[in-house]
Amino acid sequence: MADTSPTPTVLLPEADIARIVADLADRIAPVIDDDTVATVLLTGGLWFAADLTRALSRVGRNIRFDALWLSSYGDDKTSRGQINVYAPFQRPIAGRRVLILDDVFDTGLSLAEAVRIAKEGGASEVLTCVFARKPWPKPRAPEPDFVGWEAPNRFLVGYGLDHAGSLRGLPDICAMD
Ligand SMILES: O=P(O)(O)OC[C@H]1O[C@H](OP(=O)(O)OP(=O)(O)O)[C@H](O)[C@@H]1O
Ligand SMILES: Nc1nc2[nH]cnc2c(=O)[nH]1
Repeated sequence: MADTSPTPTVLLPEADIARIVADLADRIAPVIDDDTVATVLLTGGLWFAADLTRALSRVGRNIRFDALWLSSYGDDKTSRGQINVYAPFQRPIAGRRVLILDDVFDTGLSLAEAVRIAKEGGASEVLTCVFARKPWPKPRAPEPDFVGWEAPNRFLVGYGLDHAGSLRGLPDICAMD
């Protein structure tokens, strides 16, 4: 079948991504400890979470790790407005600080649902960090505590961000619209 998809245009090369991740680790390390539970939002947050946890280790923070599997876009380019929860935390988080990690913040619904689940699980504090934040006409609640990159209002692929399940492994962040 012929591929009629547009060609990805590089917006943020991998070297810039690496610098941004290292800067995030420097900012986050002082406000967490090694008992903090880094929590990746699967699937897209996987690449960023792998990089950030290793960047934190380089600055002396070796934190716990867990995952929440959420999805609201499926193969679409716009949010369905409802979050499906495919997998919960693996370990109890009661009384622990949780640091939620995701690739992109757009409508804010996915992060809000993750925060709700972490609080419901009894987390003592919930911090949030996204690699990229999309512009939005009005404030979304809650805004992330840490943001790596202010992205343009375009459909992003690469570094975990998919186009109907493909292109997550692109090392750069690209626009595909
Ligand atoms: O702020 P929002 O509008 O909620 O969008 C952000 C979410 O969208 C993507 O997830 P998606 O639902 O596409 O699942 P995926 O992680 O499997 O790509 C992305 O990984 C974020 O989790
Ligand atoms: N792949 C992808 N997923 C998203 N989820 C929310 N915004 C985006 C985006 O720009 N690209």
